[in-house]
Amino acid sequence: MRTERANSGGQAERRDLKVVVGAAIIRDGQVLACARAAPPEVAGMWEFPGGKVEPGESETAALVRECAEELAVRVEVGDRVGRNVRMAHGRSVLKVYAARLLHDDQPQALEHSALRWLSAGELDSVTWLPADIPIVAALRPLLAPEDAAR
Ligand SMILES: Nc1nc2c([nH]c(=O)n2[C@H]2C[C@H](O)[C@@H](COP(=O)(O)OP(=O)(O)OP(=O)(O)O)O2)c(=O)[nH]1
Repeated sequence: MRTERANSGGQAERRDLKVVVGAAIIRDGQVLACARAAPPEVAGMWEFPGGKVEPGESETAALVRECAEELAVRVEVGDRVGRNVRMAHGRSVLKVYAARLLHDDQPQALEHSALRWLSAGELDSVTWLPADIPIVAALRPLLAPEDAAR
C-alpha cells in the first residue's frame, strides 16, 4: 500500500506500508491459534495464520493463499476483527479477518510448531505475538465462553 506522511521538514514523503493479514479461523466457538516455528526471537509465540500481502494481491486472496500454504485448508473470509495494528516501527500493519473452514478441511501444522483451538476462556493460555493482543481482545466476544468439553 502506498501512503504519504510528513517528514520532519513538513514535506510529504512516499513510503511503502507492508500489509500482513491474519485469519481468525473460528469453528464451534473456538479460534485456531498457531505457534510460530521461526525465527528464533518469536518461535513458540502464538499468532493467526497469515502473512504478507503480495503486490497486486487482495487481502482476501492473500488469506486464502496463506491458509492453504500453512494449514492445507480452504477458508471463507469474513469480517474484520479488531483494528489495524502498526508493527515494525510503523513500517507494516496487521489486519485480521474472521474466517471459517470450508468442506470440513482439517488444519495441519505445515509451517507452525503447534496448533490449538481456543475458547474465549482459553485465549490467555498462550503467549500471543505483541501485535495480536488488541486483536485477541476484540475476538473474545465472538467465541464460546469456555471449552465445551469441560
Ligand atoms: N502471520 C502472522 N504474522 C504476524 C501476526 N502477528 C504479527 O506480529 N505478525 C508478524 C510476524 C512477522 O513479522 C510478520 C508476518 O510475517 P510472515 O513470516 O508470517 O509472512 P510471510 O508468510 O509472508 O513470510 P515470508 O514470505 O516473509 O517468509 O507479521 C499474526 O497474527 N499472523
